[in-house]
Amino acid sequence: MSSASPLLTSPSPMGSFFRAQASPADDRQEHLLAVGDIEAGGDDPQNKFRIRDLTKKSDAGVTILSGVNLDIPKGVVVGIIGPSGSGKSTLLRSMNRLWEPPSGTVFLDGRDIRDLDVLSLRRKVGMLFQIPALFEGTVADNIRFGPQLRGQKLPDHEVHKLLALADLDSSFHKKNGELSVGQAQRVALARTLANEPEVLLLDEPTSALDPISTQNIEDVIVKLKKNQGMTIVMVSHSIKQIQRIADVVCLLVNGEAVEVLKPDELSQAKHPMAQRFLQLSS
Ligand SMILES: Nc1ncnc2c1ncn2[C@@H]1O[C@H](COP(=O)(O)OP(=O)(O)OP(=O)(O)O)[C@@H](O)[C@H]1O
Repeated sequence: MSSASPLLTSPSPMGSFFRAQASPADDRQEHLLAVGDIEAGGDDPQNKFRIRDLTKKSDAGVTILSGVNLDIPKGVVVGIIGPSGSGKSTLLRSMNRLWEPPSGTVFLDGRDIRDLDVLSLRRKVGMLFQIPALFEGTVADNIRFGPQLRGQKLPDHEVHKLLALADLDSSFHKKNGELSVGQAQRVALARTLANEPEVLLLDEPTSALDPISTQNIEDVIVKLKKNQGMTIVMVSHSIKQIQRIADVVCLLVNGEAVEVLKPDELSQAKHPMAQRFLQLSS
């Protein structure tokens, strides 16, 4: 299958395989999507991540992830949506080894992430959670944390640059307790960015925030996408947010990646549970 194949919905004999295909860098909105077989996904060097047959059941035998196959090219923003308990966080956590899947493989830049040093992996693949957890000390201390672990002192001007990106210019000396949850989340994001990640995994980063703080975080994500071409995978319960930020949307249902669509084509979802979820969400 050519890499420019249109969206197909028939699963391959080896299970559903989804590929979020990058557009030319100057026009990311015009990306194409394709669904095909695993061989067609191949070893495309454009793929930042290749996820193959990720499967997990709970101790009680309940399916958490069921043969998830997903390709994520460099510079693409993938939104992950789906009902509660469909495995979104588990999928995200399996991409930086916060969770080790018993079956299946995640490749980063062509390498099985189990073969990578876990600290370097998590430096490359930064993650942000629903609730920001800052360390004691000042905002600047938090932002310097990652580089400090590697024996480097991030100079003041670099800290200021990250604070400016997160719209926190005047917060350099502020202490953890002096910040709102929204500001704390932006500090957490700036702290992650201080590690110069190549990928950001965002697990419902705005679900605990008010609408203004939510928009602030979304603005930073949009800047990272536009200015740095960062690869971003974001779990969200907000369709509106996903439509604003993502290039492609992956729908998870009962641990299965059932559809990958453009954000403005969600109404074309064919899987019955995906349709129902989208109807109730909009
Ligand atoms: N370590 C674990 N052991 C057993 N079950 C687990 C474990 N981790 C997650 N689960 C179960 O796996 C399912 C998927 O969880 P997950 O948090 O990935 O879903 P989710 O789609 O992110 O949900 P939500 O939208 O509510 O955050 C849930 O039923 C959860 O209870």
